[in-house]
Amino acid sequence: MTALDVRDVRFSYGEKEALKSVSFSLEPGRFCALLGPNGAGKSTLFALMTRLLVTGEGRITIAGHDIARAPRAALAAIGVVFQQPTLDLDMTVTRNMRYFAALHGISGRDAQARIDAALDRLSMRERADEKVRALNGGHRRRMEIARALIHQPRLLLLDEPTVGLDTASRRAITDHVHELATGGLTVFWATHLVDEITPEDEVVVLHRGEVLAQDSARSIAGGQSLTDAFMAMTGAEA
Ligand SMILES: Nc1ncnc2c1ncn2[C@@H]1O[C@H](COP(=O)(O)OP(=O)(O)OP(=O)(O)O)[C@@H](O)[C@H]1O
Repeated sequence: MTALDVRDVRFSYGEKEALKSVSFSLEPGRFCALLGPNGAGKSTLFALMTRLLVTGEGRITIAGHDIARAPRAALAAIGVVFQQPTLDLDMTVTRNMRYFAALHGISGRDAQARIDAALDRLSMRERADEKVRALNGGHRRRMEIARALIHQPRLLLLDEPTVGLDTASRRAITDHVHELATGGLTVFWATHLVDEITPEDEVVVLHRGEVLAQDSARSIAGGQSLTDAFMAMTGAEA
């Protein structure tokens, strides 16, 4: 079963056509980058996949569930890290995560076991009792990623999660998230930064609301650097 299938999806903001018949699909257990310059339509696509926006044109299926027909099952299968942080700064890491677990109907020992496991996956366990306000930007982001894993989603969506971070934090998060894409978890990472992508990664190139390519980064690069290939395709600076 595909982790994500997007078929002929269109979306307009009034006169502005943001997505023009977008189609692609992702296999389970893969890391895939959604690569596109500013304004390509990445956030619009994420909003449709999380039902912040709806469209009557096209179909989005997550782990076999059509998001229009079975929204509850589809949304239960995704974990999301939005561009803007959504943490309570005055709560500890654990309390933030417990609150989120409760929203998914997970409590007690089960919640604690899942929180510990998710923090371990992001190397954040030793921060569990600190207030979020005391964490640096990179650790806050790692915590948000850990939080998005508590309910064991099949698809993890991250919308430009390294915006505003320094180089070392960016690298740490990029490495961690690449390691998450194993077994049943597919990672879909929106970015306009080519250096966050490794040659083995799958890449969907989005430009002005259209998918220009879907392949491994190595194949898309085609013997040149991915930056050069991306710039040649989109005219954008990477
Ligand atoms: N609320 C809105 N009203 C009108 N146009 C919008 C709105 N939101 C986005 N757009 C337009 O839709 C297009 C796609 O925007 P979107 O934010 O999805 O792109 P993006 O790839 O996420 O860009 P960025 O990297 O800058 O976030 C752009 O042309 C943008 O100007």
